[in-house]
Amino acid sequence: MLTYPLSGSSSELVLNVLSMVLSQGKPLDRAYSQHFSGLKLASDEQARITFVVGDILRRLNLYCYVVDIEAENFERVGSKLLNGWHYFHQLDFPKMKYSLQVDTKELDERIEQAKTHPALWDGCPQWLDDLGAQQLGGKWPAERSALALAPKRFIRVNELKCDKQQLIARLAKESVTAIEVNGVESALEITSNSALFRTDCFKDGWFEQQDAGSQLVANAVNAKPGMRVIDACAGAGGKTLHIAAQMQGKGRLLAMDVEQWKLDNLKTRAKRAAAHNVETRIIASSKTIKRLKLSADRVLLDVPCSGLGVLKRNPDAKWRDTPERLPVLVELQKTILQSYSRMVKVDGMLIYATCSIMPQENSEQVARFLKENPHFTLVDEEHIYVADHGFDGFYLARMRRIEA
Ligand SMILES: C[S@@+](CC[C@H](N)C(=O)[O-])C[C@H]1O[C@@H](n2cnc3c(N)ncnc32)[C@H](O)[C@@H]1O
Repeated sequence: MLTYPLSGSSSELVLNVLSMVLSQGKPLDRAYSQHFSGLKLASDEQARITFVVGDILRRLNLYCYVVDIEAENFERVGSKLLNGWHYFHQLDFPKMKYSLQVDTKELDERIEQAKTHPALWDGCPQWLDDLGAQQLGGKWPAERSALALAPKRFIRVNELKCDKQQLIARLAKESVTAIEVNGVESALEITSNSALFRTDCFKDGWFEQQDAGSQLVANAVNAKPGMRVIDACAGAGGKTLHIAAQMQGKGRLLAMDVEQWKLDNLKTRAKRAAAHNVETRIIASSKTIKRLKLSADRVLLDVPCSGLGVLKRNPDAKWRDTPERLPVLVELQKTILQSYSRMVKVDGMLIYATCSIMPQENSEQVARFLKENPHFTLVDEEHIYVADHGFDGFYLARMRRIEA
């Protein structure tokens, strides 16, 4: 949280980043890289800017309601929103060059009105509130509130390079403070505002930035040195690199995806992390999968999903997504599960994971698969709820192939 208002130049940056997201429909990470690259901001100031942008996007409809504007008009009225945000958080107004003023009496009235609408207060669009209530029932309000909070910063220690105590000590020398995380052995929580990617520890591959909930996925894979493991939706390799560390560089780890640029990115990260047993392979057609039939001790399917468990980290998605996307994703997940499960060998494990909290993508998907595929049996499943852990929301299920 901020204890004093943004400077004029930081306010400008916040408005520019938000404008790129809200008026031009660009993803938040792209807006950050465009506006931050080459700026050499002090890490504290960068943290303050990202906090304000993140918080505004997490509760955009609330702040728009309070200052009585439409997000579509952000380009013209963004300064009013930023003034309103400061007032809402009991901060003085920032000193911007050009700025639309707010009527504080009106703001007080609208804040009181907003308090009577819990979904608005939690920054939740109507379609998402309807979906969450329908899918999660009584569990939804707590999840909805938890998704409106700022995410904590977690890293994963790369055990191919160092151990946790060595990492904590080296980070401290670079003015980064980190504490251990209850229940997730490989994770550290960063409690300072430091710019992690500028540290030598990062450049030397001693850690990866990865949410603690996400680290539980590779833990469920529980790969051992010498195994044959396939990460079939590997993307840029967040989970692959974690699995490589579990395998201590021994055995075969095949990272696959349908996007070559992600696999290229993965290769760069694997090199930095000294994850030498990772091989990448593009999925060009169903033949790529067929050739690997009954070949793997472990197959991880970290499938494309709605990402509704990671909205605190990707708050811009709330305002870009539509409910129509979900059934399309559910169908794709079903196809991937059915087809890619063929790669698991007898007695091997299939691990299905999403960064969603919605049963439709999770336990319902797995239940249907098991019904149609009695040669697999459920070992266990885990629901990582945002409100329970403070981590991102994930789901994972472990299934064993009992016959060919
Ligand atoms: C949730 S993301 C994976 C994130 C990644 N495992 C990580 O930890 O960083 C899902 C991935 O599935 C990929 N994907 C989409 N359709 C696919 C398909 N039919 N087969 C395999 N991967 C697919 C996407 O390109 C995306 O990288």
